[in-house]
Amino acid sequence: MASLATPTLKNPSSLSLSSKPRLPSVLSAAFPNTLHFPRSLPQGGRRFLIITASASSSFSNKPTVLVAEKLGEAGLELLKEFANVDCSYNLSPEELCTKISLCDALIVRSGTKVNREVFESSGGRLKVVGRAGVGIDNVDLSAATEHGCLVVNAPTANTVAAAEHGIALLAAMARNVAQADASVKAGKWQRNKYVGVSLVGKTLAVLGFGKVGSEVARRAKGLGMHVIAHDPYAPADRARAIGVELVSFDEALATADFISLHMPLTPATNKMLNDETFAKMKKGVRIVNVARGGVIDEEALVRALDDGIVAQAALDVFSEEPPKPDSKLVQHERVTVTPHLGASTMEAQEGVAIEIAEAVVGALKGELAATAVNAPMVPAEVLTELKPYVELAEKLGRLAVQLVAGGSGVKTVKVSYATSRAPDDFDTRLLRAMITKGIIEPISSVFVNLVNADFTAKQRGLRITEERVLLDGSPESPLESIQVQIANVESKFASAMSETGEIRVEGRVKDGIPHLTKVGSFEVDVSLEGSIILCRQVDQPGMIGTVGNILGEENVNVSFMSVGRVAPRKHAVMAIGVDEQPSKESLKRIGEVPAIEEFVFLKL
Ligand SMILES: NC(=O)C1=CN([C@@H]2O[C@H](COP(=O)(O)OP(=O)(O)OC[C@H]3O[C@@H](n4cnc5c(N)ncnc54)[C@H](O)[C@@H]3O)[C@@H](O)[C@H]2O)C=CC1
Ligand SMILES: O=C(O)C(=O)COP(=O)(O)O
Repeated sequence: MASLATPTLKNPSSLSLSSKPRLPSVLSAAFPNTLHFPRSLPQGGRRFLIITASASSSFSNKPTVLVAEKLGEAGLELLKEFANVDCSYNLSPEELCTKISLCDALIVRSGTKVNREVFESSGGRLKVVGRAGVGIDNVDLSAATEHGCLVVNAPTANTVAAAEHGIALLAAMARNVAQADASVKAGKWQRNKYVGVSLVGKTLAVLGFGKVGSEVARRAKGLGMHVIAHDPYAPADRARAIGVELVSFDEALATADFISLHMPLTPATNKMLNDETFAKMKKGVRIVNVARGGVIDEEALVRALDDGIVAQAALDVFSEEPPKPDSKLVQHERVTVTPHLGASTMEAQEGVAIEIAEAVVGALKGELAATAVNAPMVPAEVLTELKPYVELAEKLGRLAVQLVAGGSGVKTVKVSYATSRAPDDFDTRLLRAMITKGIIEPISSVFVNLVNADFTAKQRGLRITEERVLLDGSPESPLESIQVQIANVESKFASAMSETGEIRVEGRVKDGIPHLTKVGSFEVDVSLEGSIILCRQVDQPGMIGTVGNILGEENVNVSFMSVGRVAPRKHAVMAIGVDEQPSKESLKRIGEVPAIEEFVFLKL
């Protein structure tokens, strides 16, 4: 259902917001607290920013970014324009955990383990982890998601550097460059010992045909190699365009003279090369690994080298970094090693630093980074278009849950989107997250954002089903209306129940402002700003004036009133928008008006 299709913004002026102060970015709603601190601290809550005396007094209201590994200057400059930047390299895990509670963002490379403990130690302050590079296997994504922390990476800036290093290792291995260099420096001259093998005409199997893999393939073809690739997810047309044949894993293993690894480390790729797979390889194969050490069973590789299955290996990465100095693999004569240098060129490091700094600053501003790893990537144009609907979605969730009578658990929520957009032109993930936020936050101390919405809903046993009601007409705006229904509960405002027994609220966006348009089976029309009083009354003249007077007496400003009735002089629901919260006394007086049968005060 979810798609990332990018609808065009047909009428930007219709998206103008009301004059009421609002969060500066639509995603501030998705990422509460970003640049809006300090918020009040709920008891036992772990979600709010706590600025210590030192952080707040010396650094004003800027967020703090901890840069835990060396980052290029250009990136640091970008960060400093926006945040307090603490460059603390070589922190122990304990030091990292101590510092993290004072940081809004953390930037790392591959050398820092950002594990669950780090997120737990952050006390809810950490909003974004930026991985200045590609592989995010050193970041516990589940823990990040559970803590509502966005993880972004820098996926493109080091591609060429990694590919070039792969090619450098390939050539150096084939010609024994490292071993011969050490030998000459040791005073020897062993021309016969270091006779190499040629690359031209040999078959190279690229395993993992993504960004780095395809750049390696392109370069290897330039060296006159026959290149094949295995990647279960790679598009065939990309391979064809480079002149590479996509083959099965077993075929790649069986036919390759050289194998170059370029897949990410995941549970599925962990120890992909092991005793069993080495046994399927051509005897005398040569292996390059610029991906991650963990994709190879390193003990099995030592056995394969000793058995002559693998003639040589060139490794930039290791399952443990740095590897033990006495590691058999590192010390093996036919193994060439480098200390995880794939991304380490001046150019790549500057590029990565800028890429990650922009992503982290964007995320701290409440924008969604295009390189989000644990959240849907919503294109900027879609965000702009959805902005008022995002607000509508959250407020409908907030209203619906406040209508539930105390004690009844909210477990089943049904959301209907009325739209004339085709299913693949309408992405509901952001709206679903905001409805979830609206429902969960008023009844718990958990904070919900786009990152953790689905997780939090699942954890609380909240089942949200979505349906799309397809309308005729031109898809000028993305949505006509959103309806939120909560099933299997009782309501403290009986009129909010639909004919089918659910609490039902419906809203739409009018002139860029979210409006409540239906409660139960009553049509109303009140803008979703400030707070709302809903009253069911016997429809008769003078009701608006009576209630308006009570509110006016204590200077509560009424922003909107609307009456929805089933039939003249029968029951009606009056929706009153108020800017201030009325006192208990005024609410009591409203309840005592004889024609009012029930009423409820709802905070937005
Ligand atoms: N040594 C270094 O300094 C560097 C290492 N890397 C490593 O290289 C990896 C690849 O980087 P990119 O090409 O930028 O990522 P990418 O995401 O563009 O490509 C990874 C490819 O691996 C494929 N893949 C996933 N599972 C696979 C499997 N079981 N078998 C075969 N292919 C599989 C994916 O479909 C994807 O096409 C990174 O995850 C990172 O670990 C990246 C940059 C520098
Ligand atoms: O980008 C990657 O995946 C890398 O492996 C580069 O790691 P590094 O940033 O050099 O520690």
